[in-house]
Amino acid sequence: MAPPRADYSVYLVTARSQVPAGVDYLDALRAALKGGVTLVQIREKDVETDEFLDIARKSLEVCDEFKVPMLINDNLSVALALAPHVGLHIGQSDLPVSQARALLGPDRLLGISVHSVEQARDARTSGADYAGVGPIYGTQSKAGIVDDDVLGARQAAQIIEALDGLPAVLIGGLNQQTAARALFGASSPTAAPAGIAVISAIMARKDTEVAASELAEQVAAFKASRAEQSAEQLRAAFGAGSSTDVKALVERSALLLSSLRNGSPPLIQTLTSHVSSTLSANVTLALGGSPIMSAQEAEADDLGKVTGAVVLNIGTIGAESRRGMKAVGSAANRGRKPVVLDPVGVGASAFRKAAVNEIMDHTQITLLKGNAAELSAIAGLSEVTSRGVDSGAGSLSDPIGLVSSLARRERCLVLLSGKTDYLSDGARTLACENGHALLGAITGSGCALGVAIATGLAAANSAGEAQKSTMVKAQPDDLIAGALMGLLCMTIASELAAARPEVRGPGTFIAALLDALAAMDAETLVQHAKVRLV
Ligand SMILES: Nc1ncnc2c1ncn2[C@@H]1O[C@H](COP(=O)(O)OP(=O)(O)OP(=O)(O)O)[C@@H](O)[C@H]1O
Ligand SMILES: Cc1ncsc1CCO
Repeated sequence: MAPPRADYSVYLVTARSQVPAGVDYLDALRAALKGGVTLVQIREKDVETDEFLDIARKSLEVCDEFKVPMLINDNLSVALALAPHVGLHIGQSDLPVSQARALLGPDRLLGISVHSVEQARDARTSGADYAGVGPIYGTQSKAGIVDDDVLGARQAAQIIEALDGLPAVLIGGLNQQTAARALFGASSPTAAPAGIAVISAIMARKDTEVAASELAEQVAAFKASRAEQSAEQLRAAFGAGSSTDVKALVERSALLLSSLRNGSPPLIQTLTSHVSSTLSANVTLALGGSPIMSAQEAEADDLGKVTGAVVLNIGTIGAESRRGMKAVGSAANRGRKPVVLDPVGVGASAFRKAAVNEIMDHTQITLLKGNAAELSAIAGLSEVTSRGVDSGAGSLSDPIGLVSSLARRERCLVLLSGKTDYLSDGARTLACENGHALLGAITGSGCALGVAIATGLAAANSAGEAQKSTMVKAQPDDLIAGALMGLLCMTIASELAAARPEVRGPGTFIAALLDALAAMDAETLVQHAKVRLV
């Protein structure tokens, strides 16, 4: 394992073309270094060697003032022409790292771009000091389809593990909005990125120093939280709490219902299908939350400051709501608010699959909820296939294995809905037998369940202190109890509603369901809950 030879925290790649009009490039570089940039790479694509050398020399004077290492992109002769402490960064199609190392000697910093696990395995013994891993995120094309070569934070985690200790810098689409999720998502219990590389997030801003310091703060917070976690805690599945006392968890969920009813209603921001929007908003209200159904990217940051939890439901997702989901999810992560993902019909089309992948790469999900077909599709199983947005009678041979492995893989709670609902945090799995078949006879009951769960998670989160290892405030036992609260309210209310004499079918059932939800209290919840540890 190569020792780190530099501080890779905030790695600036320069681009003179991005500096705003009226701002001098060298002034911008100086401000960026003042703000906390720890490493600088000079990238000049379409210039003659003389000009490259000239700009590199001037940049080096500024970097030397701050004692921050500088590297040259791609051009060995420029690097060699400069002082012996100037390094080189090369891509996969440039000269081999071993040759570059031989020509540069042992002392100059040398980096390589890596885009796959295979390249990562080669890089670790190549003589490079670090690897640039990316592109983590890309730019969306007009059709709303993500670039094919974008890795995403979760795939980057596998590459970083394969680097086996060689420092990794994340690069591609990183900025003040995306950095926190990228760092967390690209980490695993045994490996984490050493920093982030940015271009426009610093170079294109007029307040260069502020831009750099915002990023430096985010990286420092990430590193501090990892340093504070014991190896044991990092190995433990996300959210793995201590309690396996089901009775206590159910009682905890009943308490959360009472606190929800007695406190000020949390704002539940739901991005959902036009099919289930009204039912979901009414379910939120009946439980004691305050619904807002907005998928607008433009108001994501403002709403993110006041929401209690968010729901990302892809039921009728389009280009606009897809952008909205990225922005809302990212704002929720930054504010440590719970995020429920409802990947409606994800197995039905490549478009839905890509949208879900994109959401999960941009947002750390708190709870992933789906029926058998949806969760099978996400897990990559072909056991239950999907022909639409409703589950039908999908049966899985190993539902417990599915939810617990998905929970560990995605570091979130997972709820598999159906006749029996399974809720897992990767370490514990609960089975819930409550619910009535009439729920399956109305459209959007699964969507409304997601919203009920988000309301429960909001109640749990408002009681919590910031957790270091995760992207919500609630403690693990509270989080699972919050999810259980939403699930039990919905399923028990469906039983009580179906038993009403006036209920004769799906239509009358919807009205009675809302009434039963509004009347639900802690005592009823505890009395009717049919939950066991499996
Ligand atoms: N046969 C059943 N018996 C009891 N409860 C059921 C039954 N079918 C569904 N449910 C309940 O209905 C709720 C929604 O789950 P379901 O799996 O039907 O969602 P879905 O397929 O995503 O629905 P939709 O697409 O209509 O929103 C769950 O809480 C589940 O417990
Ligand atoms: C019917 C339907 N179509 C897209 S979303 C939805 C609601 C069930 O999820």
